[in-house]
Amino acid sequence: MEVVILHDPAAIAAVAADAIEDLVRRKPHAVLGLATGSSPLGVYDELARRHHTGSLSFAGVHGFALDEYVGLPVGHPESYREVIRREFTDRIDIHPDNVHGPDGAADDIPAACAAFEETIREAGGVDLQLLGVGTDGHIGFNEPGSSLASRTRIKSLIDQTRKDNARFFDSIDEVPHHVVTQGLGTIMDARHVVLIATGAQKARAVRDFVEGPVAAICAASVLQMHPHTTVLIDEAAASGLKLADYYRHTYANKPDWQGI
Ligand SMILES: N[C@@H]1[C@@H](O)[C@H](O)[C@@H](COP(=O)(O)O)O[C@@H]1O
Repeated sequence: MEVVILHDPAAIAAVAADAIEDLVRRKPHAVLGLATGSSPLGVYDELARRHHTGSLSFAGVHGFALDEYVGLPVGHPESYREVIRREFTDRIDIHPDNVHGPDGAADDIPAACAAFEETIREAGGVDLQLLGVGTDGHIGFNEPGSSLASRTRIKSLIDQTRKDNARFFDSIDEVPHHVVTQGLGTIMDARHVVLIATGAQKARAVRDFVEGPVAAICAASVLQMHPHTTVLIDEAAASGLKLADYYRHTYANKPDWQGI
């Protein structure tokens, strides 16, 4: 796991966008794992900017969302399908048929989750998975206690996550209790994981998943077992890390050719 501490969200967005641009130029049919929440928004803005100002094309790219609420009507503005469309895919030239997400409105949720996993496999697997992290250490919607080997499935949200996400709804009562999410095993299959966390409210989760034990109580800690994970954080999110100076030194002295 590589930890990169940067001064501001713009620098984080630029580093993540560089990794995605490099991937898409090398592999025009790359498969991107897309996250919602506020953490990846700067990356989407930067990629949309590079698309409009340069020659960066996503025409051959596939995108897979991490998760979705269960019970929101199709087209609800806060359904993750709509959020991904609005914040990212409508702003670039990716083909709408190439954007996929777990189906939270399916009659048969287990069958829809299995079909979603199959679609990822058919596309060749995720090359680069963008992630945020919840204040309780969840990734996707894998709440504490999620099996470290889990696949896409239905989950119940913890109260804290519903409170954290209530800002996107008129009231907390409108935040669904159930979601479908890629499992931790699904996320671990991605070839490169890039997790973004900023702000003091993420410091405890970052400390726990980067330097704490690998344990289901902090789902993101499973990334310690991933061969290529990059954690992009600002100073506030890094404030609980014991080895912050070591991470700074390592990043400052990386060979130029290495990238993240
Ligand atoms: N399911 C999403 C996660 O994928 C996201 O990482 C988390 C943190 O969101 P934010 O980046 O807004 O802090 O929120 C939601 O729970």
